Amino acid sequence: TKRPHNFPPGPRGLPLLGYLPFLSSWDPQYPHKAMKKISEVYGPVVGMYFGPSKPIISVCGHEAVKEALHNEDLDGRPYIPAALGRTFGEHLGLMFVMGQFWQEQRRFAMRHLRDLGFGKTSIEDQMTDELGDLIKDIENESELDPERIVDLKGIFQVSVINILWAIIAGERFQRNDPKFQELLRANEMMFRAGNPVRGNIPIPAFVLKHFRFAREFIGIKSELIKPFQKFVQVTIDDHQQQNPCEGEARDFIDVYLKEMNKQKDENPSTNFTNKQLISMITELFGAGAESTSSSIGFAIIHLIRDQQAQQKMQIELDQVCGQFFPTLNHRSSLPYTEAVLMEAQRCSTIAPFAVPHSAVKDTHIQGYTIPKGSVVLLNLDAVLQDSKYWKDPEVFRPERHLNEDGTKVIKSDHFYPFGLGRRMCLGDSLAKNTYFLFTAALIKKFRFEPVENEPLPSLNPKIGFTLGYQGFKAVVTPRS
Ligand code: HEM
Repeated sequence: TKRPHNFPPGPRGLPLLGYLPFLSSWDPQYPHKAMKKISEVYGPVVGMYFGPSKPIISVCGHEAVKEALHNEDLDGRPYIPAALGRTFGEHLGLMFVMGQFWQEQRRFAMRHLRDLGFGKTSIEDQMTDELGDLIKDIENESELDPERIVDLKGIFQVSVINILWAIIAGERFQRNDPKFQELLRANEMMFRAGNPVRGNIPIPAFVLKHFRFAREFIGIKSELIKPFQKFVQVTIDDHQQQNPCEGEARDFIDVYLKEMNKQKDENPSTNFTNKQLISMITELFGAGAESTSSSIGFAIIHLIRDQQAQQKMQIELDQVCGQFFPTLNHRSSLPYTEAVLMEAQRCSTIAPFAVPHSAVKDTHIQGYTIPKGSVVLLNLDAVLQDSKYWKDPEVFRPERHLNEDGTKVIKSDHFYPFGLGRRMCLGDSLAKNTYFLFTAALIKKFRFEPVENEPLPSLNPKIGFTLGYQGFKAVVTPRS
């Protein structure tokens, strides 16, 4: 492929296939690590091709990533067939849409999700209830085993999703409801099958239609979304029957149905449709269930591996909260706890490439030309592990986020696990509150220790569209 003038430097690959077949030679398992190693050779902005005409730009250093996240010409999203497969084959939802449609739907969702509880203390009671149930479950499991060994695989998801579901649909799931367990499993399988790098390979639609291996290679698992969509439709129908347009909206579905009804009369080309509502909800469910529970899981793993940090956190929690569970009001008086949470997010990035961006017109990063239509992979993992800003980046050291006497958290401008700019995570406030309340309460309530004669819980993430933790067991003892 002939590279455009001033295209970023990068490896060349084969005439028709581009560089993709060689990526795994840099790191066989993790594409974000492969891209980082390529950057060490070519610089922070690397240009490659996947296929004959698909420019892929990989951006690694903090300066370059920050510049790109604030460049509105890079606020597009690439065409990813696996993502489209989850939204009826149409450009719907929030994550993979762009332009005016995205702005309108994102603004609406943000405003109302905030009013309904995102980032608000009004949802704290709900969080505490869910947490109470989770703690009971862990206590029961711990009591049942003579050695107090508890399997912590996937255990946080139900509680996390119930908080989000209260805001979206005004309901909660029973922890052991088999239908719900099935939805969670399907959701996890979709996330694990997804791939933010391979997902961009331009495979023609007819090949995808006829060849299952091609679909699987780029992470399409459309069959898993169907039961989800059906379940959401039934929930919407239930809401419709209760006449949501009269009286006060109870939840996001009510708010959206009200808007749909209003626009139906006023605006014949409205974007507020039933399919869009289903797409948004399935996306929020997916984003919410996986990422927040993975963050809690990784934090617990780090604290099992670093018993000293766990004890320090427990001492702080005991001193500040006494015999009570931590609340959002305690947060600013818990600098060490906050530092632990930040450090776990820094060491174990959930969204190592953010969500892939694309160039909506010809533009620049660090002076290089980025042609319109390029896929832009912004390596948040490389920012959070950038040795220019983080000394010994691979070491888990909460103190690095604290001032010298440990009394204040240092807010650094190179810590942004939720991204930056207009495409920044839409659920960050809900995620931060849930992550804090759950992790802090679990550590206050229990001591988590490694299982004797077994390897320590792994920090190697499970690959997928986002990164998840490997299932693990721990000795969990209630603290008096
Ligand atoms: C610890 C948990 C989470 C992390 C680390 C995280 C991180 C991210 C990141 C890095 C992005 C991409 C930003 C970009 O493309 O530049 C993103 C996007 C997004 N996140 Fe999150 N997220 C988390 C939790 C959540 C939750 C709880 C929700 C919703 C309930 C959510 C909904 C979304 C949505 C809808 C987008 C797409 C926004 C857009 O394209 O405009 N996330 N998230």
